[in-house]
Amino acid sequence: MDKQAKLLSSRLFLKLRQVEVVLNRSVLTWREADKERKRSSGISEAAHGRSVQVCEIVAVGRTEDGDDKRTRKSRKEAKRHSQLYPCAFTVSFVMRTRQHQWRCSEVTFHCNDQELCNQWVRVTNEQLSLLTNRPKSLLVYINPFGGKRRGKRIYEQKVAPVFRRAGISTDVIVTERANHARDHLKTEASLDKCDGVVCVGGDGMFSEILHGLVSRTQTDHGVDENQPDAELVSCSLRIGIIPAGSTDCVCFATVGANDPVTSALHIIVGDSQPMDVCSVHHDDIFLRYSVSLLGYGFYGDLMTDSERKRWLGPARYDLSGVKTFLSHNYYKGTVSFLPAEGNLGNPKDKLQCRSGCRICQHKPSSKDQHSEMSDKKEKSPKGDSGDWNVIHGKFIAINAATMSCACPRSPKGMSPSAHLADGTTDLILVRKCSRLNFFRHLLRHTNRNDQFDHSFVEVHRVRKFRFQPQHHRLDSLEDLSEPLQKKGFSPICSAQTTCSYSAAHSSWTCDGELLPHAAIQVSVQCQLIRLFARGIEEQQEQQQFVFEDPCTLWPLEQSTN
Ligand SMILES: Nc1ncnc2c1ncn2[C@@H]1O[C@H](COP(=O)(O)OP(=O)(O)OP(=O)(O)O)[C@@H](O)[C@H]1O
Repeated sequence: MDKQAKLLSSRLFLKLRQVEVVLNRSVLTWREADKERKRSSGISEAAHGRSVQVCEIVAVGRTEDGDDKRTRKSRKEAKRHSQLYPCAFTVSFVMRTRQHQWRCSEVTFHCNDQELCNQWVRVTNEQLSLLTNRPKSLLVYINPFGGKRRGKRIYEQKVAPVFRRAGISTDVIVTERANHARDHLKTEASLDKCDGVVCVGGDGMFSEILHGLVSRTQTDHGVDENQPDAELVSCSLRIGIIPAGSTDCVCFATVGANDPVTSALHIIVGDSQPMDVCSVHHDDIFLRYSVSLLGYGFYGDLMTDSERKRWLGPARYDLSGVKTFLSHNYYKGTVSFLPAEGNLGNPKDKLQCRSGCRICQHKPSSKDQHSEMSDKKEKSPKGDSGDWNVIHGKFIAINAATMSCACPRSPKGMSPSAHLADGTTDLILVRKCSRLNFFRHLLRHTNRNDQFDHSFVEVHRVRKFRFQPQHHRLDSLEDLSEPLQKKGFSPICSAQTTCSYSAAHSSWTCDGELLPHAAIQVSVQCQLIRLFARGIEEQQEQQQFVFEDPCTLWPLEQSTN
């Protein structure tokens, strides 16, 4: 770290102890002033100093009498002390606790010079005002019915007070119906007055905000979303997610925790995590956007069944999961995909996407991507099929994971090395196999074993793909040689029985919503949106922070506790 000039340096009091407090452009530090006493008492110096990065300071302000929280035991002493040093200011800052969770911590410094106190508040605030990535005004949508119906309470009790402390103004809308937030964002919301949109709810609510914001951006720029090859315009506003649903996968994958206060703090410090979005079309009709999982076959059937059991609450997913697994259906169709050439990673490389991910930073520019597509089109006389890989087969599941899809239940996720912002999606094809083998594959989503290390599973990192189910067509001779057993009106082919006609098809689940068409085209829109997040931080980053003081090197304990 470069040596930086001190902006301020003073001896102040912290809980009756004199501390030397230093502010430079990037760090605020304090340590006990009486170093000699510490050395002789054998107490490590590191235990008596702290540093906070300026970019992780939430707010600073003068402390009025009684604001300083103390224990009853120390109150008397504190009273005497505050008579001696009546002026005080409080710094609120991010403190990392366990498992990627953040808390807002506070430290109050005392002195007997009002002017000095004001100077500290003024200069620190000046540094904060230089952080232009921080939002000042937010548009907040709360789904009062998401998850355990605690969205409103979570926002009011845990999030609004921290926003207030950070001086963020908010315009709060409690939704009155499904798609209220999406429609409001699409047409009515005055977005030029805000610096970001906050979603309080689960993945379904996030999807509403995503659709509203992306559609609004395309409308404002005259882009037709129905054109599968249209280059979509990235959204300028960031989205913050306050997790308050029964599934909060997007929040978990981008922050590492499902915790409202942590998310609020990521919003306050103005984090920015770009994210890829898949656009899904059927012919020239736009269907939906997806940021996490597009699933056909197993997951499509599971979601279809669970929709019928909504009354069961979150338990419906377990029940439908077991039922779908026992049905053991497979589907015939053709998958075509455009591999992500030039991408630095691959789905099996075990390089997980983390904060500051090297692979996501190396994203192809839209110009490069565009010329890559044009090249391929030129090579192929019939449209762009020449460089596409084409696979015909019988699939138990076809999944496209645009992020790892990690969640507390599946800590590594559907595709552990998928990246948030590299312009690709991981296409996972699970071919027809025995029930036991499929069970083994599913089990690997919950443990450390490689879920792609099965002969019936293949995975490709792709920029685009298409799926065409096999409809009402006479099967190949090979299939006709199998016993002919028509399943009446049942829409599903089972692996136990064999159909002569594969009229059957599954449905696609697109981030938890069912699509009305089985034949789809999917195109990854590189870094179309940005979230108020920074990706999952490496654990060791959180443990210790050694920084270079303007004068000397202090191995200080960071704001981790
Ligand atoms: N006021 C409202 N009334 C009814 N539905 C709403 C309302 N506001 C939003 N929704 C819808 O509720 C759905 C579920 O919301 P959300 O994702 O917040 O909670 P969830 O419990 O995680 O969802 P799921 O039940 O899908 O797991 C969303 O698809 C959203 O469109």
